[in-house]
Amino acid sequence: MARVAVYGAGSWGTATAVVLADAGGEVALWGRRPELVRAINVTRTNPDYLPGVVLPDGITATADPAEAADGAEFAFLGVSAQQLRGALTGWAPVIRDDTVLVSLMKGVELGTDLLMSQVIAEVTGAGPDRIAVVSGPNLAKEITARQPAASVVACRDITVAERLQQVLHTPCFRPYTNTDVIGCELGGAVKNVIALAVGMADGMEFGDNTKAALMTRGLAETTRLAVAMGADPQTLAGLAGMGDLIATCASPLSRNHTFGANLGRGLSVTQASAVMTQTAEGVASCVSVLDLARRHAVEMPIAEAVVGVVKDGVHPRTAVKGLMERAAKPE
Ligand SMILES: NC(=O)c1ccc[n+]([C@@H]2O[C@H](COP(=O)([O-])OP(=O)(O)OC[C@H]3O[C@@H](n4cnc5c(N)ncnc54)[C@H](O)[C@@H]3O)[C@@H](O)[C@H]2O)c1
Ligand SMILES: O=P(O)(O)OC[C@H](O)CO
Repeated sequence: MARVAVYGAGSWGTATAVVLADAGGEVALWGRRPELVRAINVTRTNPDYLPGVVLPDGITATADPAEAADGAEFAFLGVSAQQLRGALTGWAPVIRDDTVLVSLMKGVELGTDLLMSQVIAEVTGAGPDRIAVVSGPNLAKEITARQPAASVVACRDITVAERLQQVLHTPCFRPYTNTDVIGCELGGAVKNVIALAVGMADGMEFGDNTKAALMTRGLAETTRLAVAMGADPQTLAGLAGMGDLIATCASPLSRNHTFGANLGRGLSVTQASAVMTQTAEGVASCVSVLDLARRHAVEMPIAEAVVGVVKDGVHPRTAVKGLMERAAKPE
């Protein structure tokens, strides 16, 4: 039986703990608020993030990072991307140096433009064989309802990816291995930005043609960036790329899609942020994604339009007009 730690008792940390416990793991779920940790252990639910979902017996919550780390083969990291560096700096001293660190996050760090695997490497000094990523079309509510889903587990060391696949594999959750960590991470981070754009289109009551165009051209620009950063384009055609793009852009459960839809309906960024209780990673990460694009001389017009709306106050309709007026070109 695998002994694993999950750091972050938010929506996705908790849902991942459920998958791990369903797969037979003994799971220590670290939460930063002692009152939520107590509530999880007493009620066997996470009332703040996944109300109504009964947590399997294999999960024990703790507010003590050392208790969570004790004997853990894998440490899953599930906070928001912009909080990872600070949080991991606190946990790193208690995490053993043979524990594999697994990013659950889909974002790019502001200021440094680092992917989460790169932040993990910088903070802990871990090598690529100790850093892995889980990414794919995995909306937490559907996962905890045990609806069939697939995902990607990536590590540069394929034996580590295969072990990770084992500890996450259940009758409802089917992980595929990959060694393209950067491709998987970029697929996850950039689809959040594209989902903001698709959400805006929904909010402005555009139809499926518009959304299909944004998703398809969004995947094209994601792939351009990923390839420029050394990823395999096939990764972006898979679950961590196209798969996650479809789920996030199509689902009303997506926080990024919801945030975009509120902007499209006319809410300001401040108003849209005020109604969110969970993380919509694309709102911060769009800036870092665009930075990466510029650094790698890659054109990402949709990401640029999203940054215009989210950071520079451009009206979503003006952003659409700008995209449509771009010079004609071959596909
Ligand atoms: N929810 C999903 O369906 C889903 C699925 C796949 C991936 N993800 C990714 O997982 C990551 C986490 O998302 P989420 O849905 O769990 O978000 P969330 O908002 O539900 O939870 C975030 C968690 O991080 C904790 N946190 C925030 N700041 C912290 C800090 N400074 N120190 C310690 N803990 C801190 C919060 O207390 C909370 O428990 C994101 O990158 C997201 O893109 C989410
Ligand atoms: O709710 P979102 O927009 O953060 O998306 C959740 C997951 O990343 C979908 O795979």
